[in-house]
Amino acid sequence: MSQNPPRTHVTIGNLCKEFGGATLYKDFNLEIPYGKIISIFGPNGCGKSTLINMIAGLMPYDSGQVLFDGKDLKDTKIGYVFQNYRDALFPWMSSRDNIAYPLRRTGMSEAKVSARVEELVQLFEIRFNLDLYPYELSGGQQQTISIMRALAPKPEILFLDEPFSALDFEMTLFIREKLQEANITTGTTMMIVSHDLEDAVFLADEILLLTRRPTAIASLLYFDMPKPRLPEAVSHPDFIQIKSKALEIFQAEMRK
Ligand SMILES: Nc1ncnc2c1ncn2[C@@H]1O[C@H](COP(=O)(O)OP(=O)(O)OP(=O)(O)O)[C@@H](O)[C@H]1O
Repeated sequence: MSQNPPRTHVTIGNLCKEFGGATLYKDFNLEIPYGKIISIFGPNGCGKSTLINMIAGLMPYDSGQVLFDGKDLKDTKIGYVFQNYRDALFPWMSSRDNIAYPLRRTGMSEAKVSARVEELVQLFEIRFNLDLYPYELSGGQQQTISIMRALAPKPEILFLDEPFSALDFEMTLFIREKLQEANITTGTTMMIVSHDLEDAVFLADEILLLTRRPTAIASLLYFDMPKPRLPEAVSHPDFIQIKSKALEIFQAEMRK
């Protein structure tokens, strides 16, 4: 029996962006399916961050269109996790208040705010004290708080810009696992920029490989290894094969 094709969540049409007269994107088109994790990988400075920033509305584009299930960004609930969690968290608020912040902004009752924070505490298996301020936590714990804050309002799509880049290996494994669980349990679509091919492949249902500027799609690889993937998945032949394929495409692009 043939499976239905996945429903499209984000439709990016003819996106154009220049910086100071130099073209970064020209008529860039992409469809992102519902509930999947898309990893974005490509040469330095090819515009990975710019792409998610334009989709997330943090940076204007010159022309084109981005629609979320046919809706504009203003009618879409999104979450964003910044690379630099130190600057992203509010230093004057406890970790708990950081997570609760986007909920309180909507006027949600304190009882509901507490219940939602507790749900996230369970999902992320938090064992440290959330009454501590961000600066009292380790880098990995701070990044965990920033991901919990982004997920608190139940966004339909979550953007993450190099979420692992400042983390040690142990924390990278932890955050990978938690993002994977959050994706499985909530069905939140995720777009993750990564400069580490293993991180990019581990979580991905699709790996978007970009060219050098002007930036286009070098390849879109589908990776259907069953989830949840355990840390050992990186040694599985299917994993090694897709990683090698991505590397091959990346290297061919670098030689151009
Ligand atoms: N606000 C800006 N003004 C001018 N140029 C910019 C601006 N933001 C990004 N650029 C340029 O656009 C290009 C793409 O930048 P971007 O940060 O999106 O790339 P990236 O692929 O995420 O980079 P990296 O791999 O280094 O993280 C770079 O050449 C960068 O210098």
